[in-house]
Amino acid sequence: MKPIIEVKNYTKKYGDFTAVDNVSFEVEEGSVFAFLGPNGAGKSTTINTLCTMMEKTSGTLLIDGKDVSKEKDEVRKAIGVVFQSQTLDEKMTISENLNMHCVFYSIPKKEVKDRIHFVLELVDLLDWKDKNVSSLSGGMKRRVEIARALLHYPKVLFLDEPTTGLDPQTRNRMWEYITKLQKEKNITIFLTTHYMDEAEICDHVAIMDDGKIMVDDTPENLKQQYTKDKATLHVSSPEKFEEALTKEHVGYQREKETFYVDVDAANIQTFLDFIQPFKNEIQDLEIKKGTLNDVFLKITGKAIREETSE
Ligand SMILES: Nc1ncnc2c1ncn2[C@@H]1O[C@H](COP(=O)(O)OP(=O)(O)OP(=O)(O)O)[C@@H](O)[C@H]1O
Repeated sequence: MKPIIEVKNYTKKYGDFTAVDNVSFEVEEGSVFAFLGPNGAGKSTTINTLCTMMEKTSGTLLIDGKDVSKEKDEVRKAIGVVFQSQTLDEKMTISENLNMHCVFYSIPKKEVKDRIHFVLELVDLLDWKDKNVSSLSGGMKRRVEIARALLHYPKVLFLDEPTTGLDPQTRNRMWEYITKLQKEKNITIFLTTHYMDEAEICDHVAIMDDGKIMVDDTPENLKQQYTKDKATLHVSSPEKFEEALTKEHVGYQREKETFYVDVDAANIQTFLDFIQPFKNEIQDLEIKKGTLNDVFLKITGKAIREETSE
């Protein structure tokens, strides 16, 4: 697969302070890439440099083979960007907002109508095109912003926390549009999110901390590498069970008669053999898979900020 974003030895300093420290990563064309990290990790700095809005200190950043420092116009044609803060003109209709963007991007006049039709159809807002932006819900406004970012047919779409502040149902719908763009239009999606359930469904996840990329892999591989499955058991003979755990050097935590036991997902039989002698004393058993949240916690030592929805 061809990388559409290539970052090599990228460093960004603000004066003496190194915000991004010799970072390298690639994003595959047509994939959904989640860029995660705690506050101040260096995500915005990286995105701003990729989107040609900030100069790097050193390194090479290419989008679709174009250098973000030397071929700014070409890179801008290849990318669409949706920022966290809403930038639509509330007093204008959806069509008027999109028209203005076409002028900004010098889209030929004869193509404007068709393009607006095309992008509004993608986000299911065709019937709303003559409505004032002020009359739309938060989720609809976000969809208009996505439509606007697609007007010049970019290959890569940057979405900075596209679902923050939206209720769960609207978040789900937003994801339907995001995956549709990827699957039907082969647009590469580069997004930041604070919702781990969203990162879970991305093709690739990079976690940044203190200006460095700590890990960069598929959610599945990250979970396999950095988390353990946990079994929760209620045992009627806790002392005996604890003794066996200690003897066999099995990792666990205990709260009265409840045990949280580390399970090696690749070797579940070992765990089953271990609990076999206690089968009459185990009152309850549940095995939970490790999550991306556990990975994040393990890598950064911090819980990811969860936004409350509106
Ligand atoms: N203009 C600036 N001048 C000096 N330091 C800056 C500037 N912009 C960002 N920083 C610092 O660089 C580091 C990385 O900031 P950045 O905004 O890229 O992080 P982030 O991962 O996007 O965080 P958040 O999730 O809070 O947006 C932080 O320590 C921040 O304080």
